[in-house]
Amino acid sequence: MNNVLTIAMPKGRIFEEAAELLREAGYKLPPELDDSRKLILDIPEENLRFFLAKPMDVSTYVEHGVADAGIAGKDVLLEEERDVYEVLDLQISSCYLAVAGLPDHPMSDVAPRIATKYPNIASSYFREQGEQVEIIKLNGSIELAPMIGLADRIVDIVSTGRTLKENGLIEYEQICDVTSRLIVNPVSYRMKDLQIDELAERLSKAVSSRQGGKTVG
Ligand SMILES: Nc1ncnc2c1ncn2[C@@H]1O[C@H](COP(=O)(O)OP(=O)(O)OP(=O)(O)O)[C@@H](O)[C@H]1O
Ligand SMILES: O=P(O)(O)OC[C@H]1O[C@H](OP(=O)(O)OP(=O)(O)O)[C@H](O)[C@@H]1O
Repeated sequence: MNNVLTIAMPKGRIFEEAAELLREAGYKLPPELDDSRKLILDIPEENLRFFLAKPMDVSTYVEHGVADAGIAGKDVLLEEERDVYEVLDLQISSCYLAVAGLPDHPMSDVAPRIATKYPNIASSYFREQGEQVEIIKLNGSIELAPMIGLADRIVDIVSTGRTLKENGLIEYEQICDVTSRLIVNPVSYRMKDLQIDELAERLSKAVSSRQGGKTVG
């Protein structure tokens, strides 16, 4: 395949929403794509190659230039601070980052413990609040930490609020909104400008038509 554009796609919840958006943008993605176990998927008719990656790793592939573009949550971009261009807010996988914990549980005075998948975001958030905290990095089921006495607070994603509610936790502060973004490798942006512009433009039209025609950027 000549001039193939490689796109790192996150496996899991973003994948479905991203594939739907690409289809709305007119890309003919075969139905097999949705439940394939393959990690590299070629779509020769569209000159596209997809890498199926862990959501946290997408920006790594794009920064290293093995993928020209990728789709990543704003949470991952804030946490990883990779050298990539963020070119479009796709308005999918919408959620927010928040500080949560047990109700009526004040933070310890001395180095309160914060459990999170996002150690960099959590550290800078509490630093900006002027609080010295101890960060405990976990990889999932973050809500367990305050329930079993591992942490005073968590910094985690909230979407419907169901996980917090069903585990008896409350939200203390909201940190920032999160949606998925189209990201691009800076060198690819120069070398494959026409293809990348076309991808961004088609996706942007699909996003704005979902919003009743409003322009998005
Ligand atoms: N509950 C949610 N609702 C909506 N979007 C979410 C939710 N949780 C996470 N996201 C967004 O989706 C992205 C991927 O989340 P996902 O849970 O699929 O990844 P992960 O936890 O890294 O993967 P895995 O569960 O395979 O370890 C996150 O980076 C975030 O942007
Ligand atoms: O507000 P809600 O709609 O309940 O969604 C929030 C939950 O979703 C994510 O977890 P995920 O399902 O990815 O599981 P894990 O991070 O614990 O693996 C996030 O870490 C929260 O636990």
